[in-house]
Amino acid sequence: MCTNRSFSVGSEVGKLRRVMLHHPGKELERLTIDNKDELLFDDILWVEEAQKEHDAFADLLRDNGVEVVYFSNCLAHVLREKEIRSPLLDEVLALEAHDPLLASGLKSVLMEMDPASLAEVLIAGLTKKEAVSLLGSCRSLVLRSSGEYDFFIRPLPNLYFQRDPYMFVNQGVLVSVMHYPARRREPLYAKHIFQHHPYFENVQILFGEEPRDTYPYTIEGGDFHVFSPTCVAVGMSERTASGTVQLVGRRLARDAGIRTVLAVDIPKHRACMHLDTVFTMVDRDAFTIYPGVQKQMRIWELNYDESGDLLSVEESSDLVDCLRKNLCIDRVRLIETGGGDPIAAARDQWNDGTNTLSIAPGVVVTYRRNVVSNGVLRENGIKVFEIKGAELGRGRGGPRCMSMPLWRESL
Ligand SMILES: NC(=O)NCCC[C@H](N)C(=O)O
Repeated sequence: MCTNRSFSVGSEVGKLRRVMLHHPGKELERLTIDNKDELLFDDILWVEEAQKEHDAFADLLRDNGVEVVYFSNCLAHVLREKEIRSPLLDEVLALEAHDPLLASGLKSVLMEMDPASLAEVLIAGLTKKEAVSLLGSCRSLVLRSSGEYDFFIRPLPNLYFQRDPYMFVNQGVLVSVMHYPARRREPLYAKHIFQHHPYFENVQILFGEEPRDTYPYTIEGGDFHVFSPTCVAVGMSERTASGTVQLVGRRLARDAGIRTVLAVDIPKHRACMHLDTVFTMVDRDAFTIYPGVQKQMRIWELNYDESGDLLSVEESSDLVDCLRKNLCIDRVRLIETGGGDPIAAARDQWNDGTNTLSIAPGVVVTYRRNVVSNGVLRENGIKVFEIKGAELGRGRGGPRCMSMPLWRESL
């Protein structure tokens, strides 16, 4: 645990100093061919290999001066306090729709667990077989009627995609509202961490605490891009509802210094589930973009005053002009994945070739498998660090999806 509590994210490309990751664990061992679709995976992962790939990712970041904070350690820390643990367990168990006998039985045993083991259960889930070994039997109909390997607490295999359940911007954080049930518990843990962990005491929660900040007002971090301390982009995607944009925009303007929100409409299907699967910033003036969706993107510029009032909403006819104006730069370079070959572009996009994590201006981390797109980035002067993602990528997310910046140096 670090002592310096700087949290500040005012760009996509400023030198990365601190990041949140989740080291994938037992939750990945829960994936089967029958549940993988509902759990938003395309395949069954080789878990040990995925863990090695993830360790190599974390090591690369550390070697480049980035401090890595692990989500599960933060969760275990807040679970030490019974006054935090109790309401959190109530919320978790309520989402599983158990009968009161089972819910109270499970809560009693979970209240007694050590914090690290409980954090693991809350992430990896709990089968009936495991539950029975902890609590024995009781007169619960859910317990008696369920199968040995049914989940009493469902696993969260997507937690290693730390980009999505919350978003840091300037000195605040937005807690996401996830589109699919498989991920709805992730922001719940994040909220408890930001509310109660002393490490985050100076971070203001900008979204996620008010009554309306719930489903169906969805927003996921893969759709959220901090272009500057005053300008963000929000993808309107399969996962982020257009109705959430102004709800969030007002708070960002009033409480976090944002003046412009660029709302970017993208096709709504799994291949481009979030804006960052088709478009990421790689340098002060450069973005990588999947050409297959560029023509379908529509972009609106929302301007706010400091009290959160919306001053204007204008559709922009040109992506480059819009970026140039709002980032206050003379030129914008769009670097197309696939190097002009639509087949290579589509293949690389599916394997997260566009999902780059910038660790400094013009320096990115990508998956090694995206040979063509990595080459195009290098031809455009971008320094590319590659990680192996043969297993991690089967969850459909790349280096940006797997990381949440907590602190970037100002540009
Ligand atoms: N920002 C991202 O695009 N995150 C990737 C999330 C992948 C995960 N399996 C999901 O479907 O939510």
